Amino acid sequence: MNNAIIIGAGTHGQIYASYLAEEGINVIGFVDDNEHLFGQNVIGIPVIGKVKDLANSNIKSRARSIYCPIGNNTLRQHYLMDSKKMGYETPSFFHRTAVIGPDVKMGEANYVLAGSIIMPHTTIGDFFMINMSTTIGHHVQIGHGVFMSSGVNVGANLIIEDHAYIGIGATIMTGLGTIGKGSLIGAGSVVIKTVAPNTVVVGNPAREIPKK
Ligand SMILES: CC(=O)SCCNC(=O)CCNC(=O)[C@H](O)C(C)(C)COP(=O)(O)OP(=O)(O)OC[C@H]1O[C@@H](n2cnc3c(N)ncnc32)[C@H](O)[C@@H]1OP(=O)(O)O
Repeated sequence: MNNAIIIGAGTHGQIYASYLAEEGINVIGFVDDNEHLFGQNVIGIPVIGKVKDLANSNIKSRARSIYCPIGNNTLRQHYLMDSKKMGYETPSFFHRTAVIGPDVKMGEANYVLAGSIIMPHTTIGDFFMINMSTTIGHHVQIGHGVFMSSGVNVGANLIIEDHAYIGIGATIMTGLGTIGKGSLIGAGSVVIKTVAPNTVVVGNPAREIPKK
């Protein structure tokens, strides 16, 4: 049985359903806390309950694996850790066109989409998620629960701490130091120096703006 459930029936969940189907993984349903979706079909796949319903034996008996491709880093990590405690597997997904270099060390439940490239001697924690055509240089240390959107360019020799969120098309300069825990890099930004934890930076060169 290679049956899976996806947490989140939004657009990310929908694209993962398509990619998983392409690899022969049978997505039997979504779970989603939006109660308006319950009982509906999304791209032909039923929404079979809320996230807490994953604990129900009638759902557990039907699927072995959980995928949670949602952009909210802390929630993605929380849902995947809970799913694992319930006895589900939480596999990684690497699109067949992703290029993961030799000597890259990766943790669990990592998602890497089409055309993304990770160079050797980079290490990545658990619950990492990157969209298409993102490149990550060598000797980068990436923590847990980090999200990178599409077209991000990460240089080499730097640290990205847990739960950082890097917006579409951002560039992170080689050797700049640290992208702090929980920080947010705005779309298209060019980051040339260390970013403090829990801050938001935007623009070229990236500057801090107030966090909402
Ligand atoms: C395919 C996918 O993966 S989709 C998911 C990817 N998502 C993204 O890449 C989105 C990333 N989010 C952003 O870039 C957002 O603009 C944020 C989070 C950085 C800021 O959003 P908000 O907090 O709502 O800020 P707001 O829109 O009010 O802008 C505040 C100021 O920052 C500026 N600003 C906001 N974002 C950017 C940006 N990316 N680059 C340059 N300036 C920006 C605004 O122009 C504004 O400037 P002003 O005060 O001089 O007028």
